[in-house]
Amino acid sequence: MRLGVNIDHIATVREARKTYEPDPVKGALIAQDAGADQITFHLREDRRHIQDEDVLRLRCTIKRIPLNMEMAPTEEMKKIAIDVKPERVTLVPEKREEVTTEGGLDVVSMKDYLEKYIKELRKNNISVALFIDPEEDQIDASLQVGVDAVELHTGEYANASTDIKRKKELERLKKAAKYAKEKGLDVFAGHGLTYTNVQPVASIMEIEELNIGHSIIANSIFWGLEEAVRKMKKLILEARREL
Ligand SMILES: CC(=O)[C@@H](O)[C@H](O)COP(=O)(O)O
Ligand SMILES: NCC(=O)COP(=O)(O)O
Repeated sequence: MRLGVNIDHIATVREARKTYEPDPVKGALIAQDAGADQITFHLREDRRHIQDEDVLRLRCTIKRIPLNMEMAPTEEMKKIAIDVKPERVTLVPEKREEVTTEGGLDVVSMKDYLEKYIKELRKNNISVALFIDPEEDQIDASLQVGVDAVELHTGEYANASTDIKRKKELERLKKAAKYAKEKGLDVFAGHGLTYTNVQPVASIMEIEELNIGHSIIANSIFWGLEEAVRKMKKLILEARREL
C-alpha cells in the first residue's frame, strides 16, 4: 500500500505569520526520504495554505516520487495544472467558508462539465482521480466521466462520534472500495485519518493508496517529520501484513 503525504499544513503554519518558514517543499523532501510514496498538496482557491510558488518549487524539487495536486475543478486551476504537470490531479469540491473539505465531489450532478474538464487534463498526460463519497452512484458517474481512479472520502469514518457509527462508516468504505475495484477503477482513500484510526481502513485490500496530512504534520511537532512519516507508513504496512 502506498502512502501519500499531504504537506498542506506545513504551509498553514507558515501562513499564520505570512513568513518563509516552515517551508512545505523542505517538508516534502523530508517526507520523500522517510518513505512517502507520493506528495499530495491542495492548492485552494483562497490560498489559505499552499501558494502558487510552492507548487512551482515542488515541481522543480520532487523528482523521485509523484506529485498529486488536489484542486477544485475550475478554469484557473486547470491552467495551473497544465502548466505545472503534476503526475496526478485529484478533483475535490471546495467551499470557501469550510474549515476543511466536508464531503466528496458531486460527480453525478456535474457529469457533462467534468467529462470535458478531465479530457483536457488527460490530453496533457495528467492522470485524474475524483475525491468522492463512498457511494455507488458517485462511482458509476466517475466511470462515465472517464477517470481511472477515485479517492474515497474517509471523513465520515474519521469523525464518527460512536463505535457503532464508525463501524457503519467502515462498512460503507469497504463496500464502495469493492464496488469501484470490480468496475475497474483504482481506489485510494483519505481525509481525517490518524495514527489511531488508520489501520481498519488500511486493511481494506481494494484500497491501494492513502493520502494523509493533518495528523502527520500535527505529530511532527513532537516527533519530527521523518519519524511521523515512518510511524504512519509502518502502521499501514502492518495493517496489510506487508511488513
Ligand atoms: C481534499 C482533502 O482532503 C485535503 O485537501 C486536505 O484535507 C487538506 O486540508 P484542508 O482541507 O484543511 O485544506
Ligand atoms: N485527500 C486527503 C488528504 O490529502 C489528506 O487529508 P487530511 O489527512 O489532511 O485530513
